[in-house]
Amino acid sequence: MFTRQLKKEVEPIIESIYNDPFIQGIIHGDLKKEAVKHYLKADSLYLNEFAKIYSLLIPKLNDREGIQFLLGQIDFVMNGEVDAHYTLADYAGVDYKTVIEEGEWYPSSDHYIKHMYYNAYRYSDASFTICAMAPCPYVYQQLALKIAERNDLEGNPLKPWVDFYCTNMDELIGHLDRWVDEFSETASDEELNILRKNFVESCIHEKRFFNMSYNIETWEGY
Ligand SMILES: Cc1ncc(CN)c(N)n1
Repeated sequence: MFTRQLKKEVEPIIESIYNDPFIQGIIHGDLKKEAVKHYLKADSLYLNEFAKIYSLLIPKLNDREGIQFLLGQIDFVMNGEVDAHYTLADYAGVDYKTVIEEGEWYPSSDHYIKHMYYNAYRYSDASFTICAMAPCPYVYQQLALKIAERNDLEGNPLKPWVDFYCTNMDELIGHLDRWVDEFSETASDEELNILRKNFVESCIHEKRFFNMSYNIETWEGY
């Protein structure tokens, strides 16, 4: 399976994100609150765009079931994933709605968002965009499962964040994989390479997004 190969290839990237200070802060329950606030400001906007990019995929699909699925995912991104954000806002001791008002597309999130949009407008087949989007649920699920394996989260205020991404991603990832694997069966080598590059690059964007949050990256801080 093509997506299985992709996932194998990005294992070292996920391992390195796991060792970065943002995820280590989650594991130890001592992530600095400024980093959490910066993450929330960036991520609330990232998720809005993610939902809009799903909507760009709808005209690329022909099956009713796929369209229904995307509509459900738009709802999940807009109304479900916010639970994970509330966990972080509570931890940081801030009011979620107030903190996100100051959000911006900081340099690393800006780059990531535009990577997804580029693929949505450049290619008619949804698989190219899906490969750029799939690391969003996949990387978080893998990180959360790896954190949960440690079995040392009792009493950690960020445990609900980890639980959220352990449990809510399977169906989505299965759907995205099926679309890409089906397309990959008839794709040219050149197309396969673009799919692969999109997936790998988005995993790197995930790493940069966490580091952007941890380092409070802004456009002023060039
Ligand atoms: C940047 C980013 N990547 C992934 C996720 C998890 N859906 C997220 N909330 N934000």
